[in-house]
Amino acid sequence: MVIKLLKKSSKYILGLSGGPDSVFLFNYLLDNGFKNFVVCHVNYNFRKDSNQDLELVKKMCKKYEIEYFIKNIKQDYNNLKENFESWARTIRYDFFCEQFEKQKADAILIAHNLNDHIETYLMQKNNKKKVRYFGINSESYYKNKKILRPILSIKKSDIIKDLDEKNIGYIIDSTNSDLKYERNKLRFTLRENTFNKLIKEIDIKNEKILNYKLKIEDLIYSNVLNIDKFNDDNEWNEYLLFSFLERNQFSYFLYKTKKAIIREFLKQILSKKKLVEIKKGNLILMKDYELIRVVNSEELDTFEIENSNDKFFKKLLIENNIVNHENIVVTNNWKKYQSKLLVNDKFLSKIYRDKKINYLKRYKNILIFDKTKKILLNKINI
Ligand SMILES: Nc1ncnc2c1ncn2[C@@H]1O[C@H](COP(=O)(O)OP(=O)(O)OP(=O)(O)O)[C@@H](O)[C@H]1O
Repeated sequence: MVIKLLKKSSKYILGLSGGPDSVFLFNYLLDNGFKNFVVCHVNYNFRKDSNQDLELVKKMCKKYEIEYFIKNIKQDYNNLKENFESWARTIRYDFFCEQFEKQKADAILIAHNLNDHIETYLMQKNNKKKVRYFGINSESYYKNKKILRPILSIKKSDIIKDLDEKNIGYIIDSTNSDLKYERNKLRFTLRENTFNKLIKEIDIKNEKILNYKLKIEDLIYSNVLNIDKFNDDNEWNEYLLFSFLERNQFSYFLYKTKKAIIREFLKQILSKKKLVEIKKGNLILMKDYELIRVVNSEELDTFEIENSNDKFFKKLLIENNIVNHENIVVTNNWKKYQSKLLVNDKFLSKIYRDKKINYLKRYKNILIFDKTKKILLNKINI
């Protein structure tokens, strides 16, 4: 696995924490003739014993003449607003990226193992959130920099066994046994003899996502999606709608909410209704006959002006040769007036319906009429 992902001609940044996984990877690299790497270590000073980790990292690097860089964090942890784990991750990855630039490296190496992969998958399953990849990917990007995880297929027990057999020292993180973290709770109940079954499950799911991804590239264009792209496969429908929304400013909202919200959207969109408007913040997911689109709620704001001195109002009347300003209403509120207003002796609603005028167009149409006669006085887009 290590050999497959890595190239002898490439330069790497290795995140070495001093824990068994990254110590294993460090030795694995050297044993397999990969010497073109530098080590990065972040000393968070979070635990009382964190200097031990730092000393081990220094000792290992000095022994094998590997260049190392340390980031020493001085932070008052009582005042930390975010969750420590995700804060620490950002600090760590940004530091790796900084060295990546300085060293003109090709990739960052992270020592996630098979247990981490499985744990991540099980957590994703528990959280029921829509994901782009199940488990951990052996190759990913952070701020456009390549991250490789060379020992992702190796079990924790094999790592420990190898280190113990070779008498290689490592540090056990004392916060890892802290059951307050969801991952640590899960880790406690994880059984390695279930891994093969779970790996197969993960692979099938990821393959499915990959197929969907390839299909989706051709389907999603601009900010409109045709309803005929949905089919009987619920999973596909959810994936398609999720991807579409993700590309149309909904990301923030989607990552925050549970998968069920996508199901709820789908139910409405795939219903018989010709018009669906779902408002989230300042965005509206709109089903407009056979098109799905995302619009800014401002675009669908309605207005109604009557007998006004307003410049816009006056201009419109002049443009439409309307001399008498009395009782004149200017509005885009088609929902309110379509079945009251007459256009060439037919109700506007009938014209809209017969011509299947899309709803966005209806919002854009400005209606000018005499309040008493209810006859449309201007030409509209139909
Ligand atoms: N303090 C550190 N200094 C350098 N590298 C580190 C440090 N902590 C973690 N790493 C790197 O990240 C790997 C994963 O660490 P760990 O499992 O603690 O993090 P995680 O929160 O599960 O995942 P992530 O790396 O995405 O944050 C380690 O094996 C090591 O390569």
